Amino acid sequence: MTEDDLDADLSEFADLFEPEERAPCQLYLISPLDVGGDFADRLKAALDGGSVAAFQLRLKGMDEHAIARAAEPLMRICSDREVAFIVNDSVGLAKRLGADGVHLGQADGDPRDARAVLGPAAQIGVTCHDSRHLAMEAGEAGADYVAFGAFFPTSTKETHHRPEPSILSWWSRLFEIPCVAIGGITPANARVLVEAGADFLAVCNAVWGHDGGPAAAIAAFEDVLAP
Ligand SMILES: Cc1ncc(COP(=O)(O)OP(=O)(O)O)c(N)n1
Ligand SMILES: Cc1nc(C(=O)O)sc1CCOP(=O)(O)O
Ligand SMILES: [Mg+2]
Repeated sequence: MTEDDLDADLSEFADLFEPEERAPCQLYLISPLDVGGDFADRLKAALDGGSVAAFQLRLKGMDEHAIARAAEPLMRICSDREVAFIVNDSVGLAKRLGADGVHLGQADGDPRDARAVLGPAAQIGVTCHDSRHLAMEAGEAGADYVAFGAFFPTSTKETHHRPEPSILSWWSRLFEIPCVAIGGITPANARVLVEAGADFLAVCNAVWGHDGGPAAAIAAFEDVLAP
């Protein structure tokens, strides 16, 4: 069965039900690759600049001890503000840090194994690219959110998938598990994703690379999220 056949079949099924009321779309901040220097102050400014639901520590090419050292002050900043602290890639590191959750790419392990290690309260997210099939598999495996992307061109990461915003509408009409939109999202292009049904917008460069600083970026997103 192709993804289009699956869509048609499940859409008929969805029409039988009233859509669930969903919480308003929220921001999910992704860290830059360098969290040294004044990054802790920039994180505080971002989180104090408006409402942010979650922060993901996304560091690459560092050993786990170095990531753990970098994580500790950032985790405190998040917990003081009741912002969920999510670790990218590594269940072991999420466990070691006592993080609120882990984000798993398709090569980062099975959500069932992550759940066994992190327990029932952990937030486990899964990258699903532009695939309805991967998202349903992630849901069945116990993911707490599914992430679709990259919706727009991005220089933060090399990407190979470009979903349409309609995948968010499809998902949110059929499933209660929240969906995250990621990839090149800015205040200028975010509205279509919010209107399509994204529960979270995951953003990196639009916040950390904003000319006016991270607080101004968060404020600009708030205008889109709560116009
Ligand atoms: C919220 C969110 N969605 C997708 C990703 C991408 O994860 P992954 O495919 O494992 O790629 P890397 O981020 O590890 O390069 C993400 N990190 N967060
Ligand atoms: C980390 C990541 N994952 C993506 C995916 O498509 O799965 S896109 C992406 C980069 C997100 O950063 P920015 O907001 O700067 O584009
Ligand atoms: Mg990964």
